Amino acid sequence: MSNTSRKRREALVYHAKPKPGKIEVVPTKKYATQRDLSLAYSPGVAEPCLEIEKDKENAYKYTTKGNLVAVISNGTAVLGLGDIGPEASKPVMEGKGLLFKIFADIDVFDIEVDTKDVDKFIETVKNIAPTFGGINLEDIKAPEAFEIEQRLKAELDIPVMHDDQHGTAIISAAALLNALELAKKKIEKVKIVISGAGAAAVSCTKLYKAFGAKAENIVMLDSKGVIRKDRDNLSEEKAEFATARKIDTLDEAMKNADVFVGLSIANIVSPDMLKSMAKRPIVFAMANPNPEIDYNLAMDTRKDIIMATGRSDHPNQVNNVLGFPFIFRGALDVRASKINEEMKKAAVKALAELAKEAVPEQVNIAYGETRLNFGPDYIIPKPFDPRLIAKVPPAVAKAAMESGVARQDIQDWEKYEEELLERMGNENKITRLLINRAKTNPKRIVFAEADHLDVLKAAQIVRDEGIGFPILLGRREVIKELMAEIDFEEEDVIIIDPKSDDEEEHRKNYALKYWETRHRNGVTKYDAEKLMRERNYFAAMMVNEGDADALLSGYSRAYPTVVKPMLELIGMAKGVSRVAATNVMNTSRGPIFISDTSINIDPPAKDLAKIAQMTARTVQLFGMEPVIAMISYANFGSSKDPRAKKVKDAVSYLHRFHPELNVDGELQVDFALNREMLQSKFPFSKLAGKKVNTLIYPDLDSANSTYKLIKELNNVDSIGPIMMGMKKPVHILQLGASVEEMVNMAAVAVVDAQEKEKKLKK
Ligand SMILES: NC(=O)C1=CN([C@@H]2O[C@H](COP(=O)(O)OP(=O)(O)OC[C@H]3O[C@@H](n4cnc5c(N)ncnc54)[C@H](OP(=O)(O)O)[C@@H]3O)[C@@H](O)[C@H]2O)C=CC1
Ligand SMILES: CC(=O)C(=O)O
Ligand SMILES: [Mg+2]
Repeated sequence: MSNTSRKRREALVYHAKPKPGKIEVVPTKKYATQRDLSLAYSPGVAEPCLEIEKDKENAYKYTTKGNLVAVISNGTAVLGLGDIGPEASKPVMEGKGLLFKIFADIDVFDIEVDTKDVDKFIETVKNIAPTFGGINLEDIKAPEAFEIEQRLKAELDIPVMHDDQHGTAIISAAALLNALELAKKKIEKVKIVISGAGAAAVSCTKLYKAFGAKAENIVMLDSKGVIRKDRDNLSEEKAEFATARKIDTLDEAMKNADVFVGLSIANIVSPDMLKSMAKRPIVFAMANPNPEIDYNLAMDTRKDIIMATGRSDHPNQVNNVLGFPFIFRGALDVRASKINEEMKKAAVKALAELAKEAVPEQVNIAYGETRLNFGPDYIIPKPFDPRLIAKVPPAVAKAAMESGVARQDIQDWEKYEEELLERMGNENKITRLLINRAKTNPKRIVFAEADHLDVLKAAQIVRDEGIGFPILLGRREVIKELMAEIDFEEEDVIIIDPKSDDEEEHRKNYALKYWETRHRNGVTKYDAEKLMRERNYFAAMMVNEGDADALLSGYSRAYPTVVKPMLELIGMAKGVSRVAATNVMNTSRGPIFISDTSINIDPPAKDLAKIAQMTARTVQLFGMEPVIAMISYANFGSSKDPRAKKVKDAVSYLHRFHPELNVDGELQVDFALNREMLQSKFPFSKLAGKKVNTLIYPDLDSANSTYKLIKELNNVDSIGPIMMGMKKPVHILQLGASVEEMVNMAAVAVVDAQEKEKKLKK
């Protein structure tokens, strides 16, 4: 199967499984009892209805209106795919819904309208507008898009924005201002070619003009060529940008141009055209999914280029995803009646300035970069930059207030910023971070139980995503048969059957090494050779002898049966007195580390302190600062029972020997996780006012049960158990781990191998 068809299949499976589509509706109120239901629905529901009848503004108080945006399309200009119809546009609209949610915690109903008639479309949107706090028009073709947006803006009192026009304009203007600064060119002087004269192109060009670009320096092209003043039947929007120059083609327009902006279709710019541009050319090829010129081709053609595309797989993604979530967030939070020029300009400035600030380590890790820095490859922030939510919405909200379109003021900006950051606790940031870090330096991972379909599926993803190079251990025929079933090609993959004759040499070698370390423990050479037929022993010896970098096992066996040989063969790292395991839970309040989830049954106080220290180092590996609560059933000396005392002693030890650690306790878990409660009852605590992200439990019973409880009840993703303190990167899966969990664990194993390698080099 070719790479392209694999990617196609992957995209289709992603959308189809496990449930069709990408978003769902989740109740936000309790609904367990008859009483709950009588409040949620009849008779209780009548009360808010009557309040809203008295005053429509009360809809913001009693319903989701204030946080609900409609993403509406008629499917006439879907990405660069053209007029593919309303049904076919739905995956894109659901996708926008997903982006609104993950980047700005805004809920979305996607609505696909089956009409190309402007009046009917407007009527539909107006009729459903009471449901929403804002309207995001999407992928509607020009010129209809202009009229639709203008009329809806005039007739509705909630923010209406055609994202392809203004979202794109805002992002590309921010990127353009920064690119011009880097190229040392002035916007008033540069010659600009705009390919496309549709919704996005016209709106972008208008905004560039608002920032100083001169109409006489602009050449715009549509499907018929250069838009000249002497062309017949030009729409009002196109006429604004018609040029007096006597040129007809893109070729001609590109000569000596400083800036090319593509909002048209794929592959219409040639290398020769790029060569004919002025020095230090700026090229934004933003057609989706494929740009006007391929990124690599452009980069190979001109070394002095500043290049951007709309895609996420190259540097400088100029895509409206950086805009619409944050612009609507700011507009909704002050109940703006519209999104006006002032708000758009404020967003441009906030984005452009953010790109010049030092990039947090989390962003570097998330994008697998060593150091992102303002420069030709980084002219605009990355969509996963956690600062966007704290910078752009306040700028937009402030501009709305200052320009008189806000119906609700924000007084305390610091508090607002905090609330914005709190909103973004729940997402897969940490998983992304982990996987990207692994991809920076993939390692050889032994999958010790590769003759299981799910293990192979995980190994396939690990190989395809570039997380690592799988070494598959197990019965060769079974592995091959299963690989064929999932079109898993053998490229970059090694298959080893530890029991086969082919491996006799390896077995003998490993057995000898093993025997040399264990012959005083009653192990004979014969025993050692026999053991090496066992996959976990063989795999562990591979890692020990440097034939593999990391090991993953435990999918099909109980945890202790795998831990034992690993401890025996691989052992603990230098200076470590015990191993432990932590699990990261992707909870709605952000990632939470829980230890020890898998190994130490009832660790004494000093060991508990060691577990806390090791977990702190693991938390740092994920780019976070550990804030650790030592959990008990008691709070700060409220019980004299030895179990509570043990935790207290562990805390004293940590305070004495590791004052640099943000750790305190003993604490009940609710106080640990509830900042207000902790602050009000225990203001003296080292954790007061801080957001705890690490929970160290006093024993295995409580830690293991807690993480599994969270996982099962809240359907929360968990990464782990992450083994801490081993000499080599060995990680043991939970029995029956899912494919996703195995992929994450493979990434953990790779990152662990990278860290251990770094330590060795020091
Ligand atoms: N990166 C980003 O964030 C965004 C990218 N886009 C991309 O921009 C493109 C246009 O979107 P949108 O404005 O919404 O769509 P529209 O349908 O409104 O506009 C498309 C424009 O492209 C023009 N066009 C078609 N073929 C050519 C050609 N060979 N040379 C020059 N122009 C041509 C059309 O010309 P004519 O007027 O003659 O029909 C039309 O003006 C799409 O590829 C879309 O994915 C859009 C929004 C955001
Ligand atoms: C990004 C986007 O909205 C588009 O390509 O249409
Ligand atoms: Mg679009």
